Amino acid sequence: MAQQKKSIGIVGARGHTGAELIRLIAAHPMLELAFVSSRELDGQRVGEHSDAYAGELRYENLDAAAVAAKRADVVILALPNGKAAPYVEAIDRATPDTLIVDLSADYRFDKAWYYGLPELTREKWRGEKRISNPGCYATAMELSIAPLKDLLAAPPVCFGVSGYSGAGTTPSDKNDPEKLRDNLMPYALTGHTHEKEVSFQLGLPVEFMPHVAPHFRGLTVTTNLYLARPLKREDVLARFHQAYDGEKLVTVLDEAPWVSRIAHRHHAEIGGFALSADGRRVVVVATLDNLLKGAATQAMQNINRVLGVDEYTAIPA
Ligand SMILES: NC(=O)C1=CN([C@@H]2O[C@H](COP(=O)(O)OP(=O)(O)OC[C@H]3O[C@@H](n4cnc5c(N)ncnc54)[C@H](OP(=O)(O)O)[C@@H]3O)[C@@H](O)[C@H]2O)C=CC1
Ligand SMILES: CC(=O)N[C@@H](CCC(=O)OP(=O)(O)O)C(=O)O
Repeated sequence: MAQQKKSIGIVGARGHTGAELIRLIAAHPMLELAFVSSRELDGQRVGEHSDAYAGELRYENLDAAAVAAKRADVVILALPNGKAAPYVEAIDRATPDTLIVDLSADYRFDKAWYYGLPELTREKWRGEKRISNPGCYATAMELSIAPLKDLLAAPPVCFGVSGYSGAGTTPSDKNDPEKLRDNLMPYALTGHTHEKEVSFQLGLPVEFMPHVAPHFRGLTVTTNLYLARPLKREDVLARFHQAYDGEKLVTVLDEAPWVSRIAHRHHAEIGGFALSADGRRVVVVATLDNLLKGAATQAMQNINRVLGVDEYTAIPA
């Protein structure tokens, strides 16, 4: 007998990550989209905004109590930072067994929540149904640093460049195509949330300098790693191959990856591996689509895990 589908709702479904989640869920054999919330699109048909969705569902303006009253099996929170708590509290009260995946930074420092970067934390999942999805840059930084973590002589220094979809849909300089034209916009050069997130998750200080560029989607993080002892390039490559060769969504390349090649793709690419002449400094380049492996695809990996189905279900190759 076919298994019954699980109901899933998205809070903050109008946004960039919400749109990607609708697309992934529409193709998922075990998930049925039960509700999508948006204040701005209230009453409009989802099918008018997503070519991937064919049903009759409409966006609704739902507060926390209304979301909890839907009693969905899975709720994804795709809200701006700082907005998740009322939804979590209402679901905790009404249906504590509901799986919540939060895309914001709100629970990434909360040890009661599972931090879902599967390639690095898969073994740490203890059946939690409260999952914080990592930040987009943070995913690229952690994947770049983890294989050499035990050999570091100094804090990793990460130079990040994101497409402007990373800045969401609330208008700002960082998502204004006019201000970004022919431009590279530095911001939060010390103390970015993802600097704190990676430092917290890897247990070592990390330095991060983000920028936004005129392209829409995809990010690059170039990481400088000082090593406690000299390595040869083949030693570095061997560590990355060992870490990720079994992973469908992380590809290790010889060359440094290009962001133009990762847009709309679900995996991350890591390459470059340039060594200084003394073998004590290595530069690693990572790219990923901030809306996919940096957000929606990673959320789907986490949901699949909790559903007990193959982690890559409904994630295109
Ligand atoms: N963009 C990216 O690359 C990534 C984003 N994230 C995180 O995912 C989350 C969503 O990001 P993104 O999709 O880019 O954001 P968007 O700005 O594109 O969308 C935000 C969504 O939240 C809704 N919303 C905004 N303010 C409120 C509010 N006060 N109360 C209720 N709903 C609200 C909006 O809909 P409406 O106004 O119609 O209600 C919209 O659906 C953020 O926390 C972001 O940091 C994580 C990784 C990558
Ligand atoms: C270009 C741009 O502005 N990017 C966002 C990163 C988006 C993201 O993943 O951030 P959260 O940690 O808030 O989920 C930023 O730097 O805040």
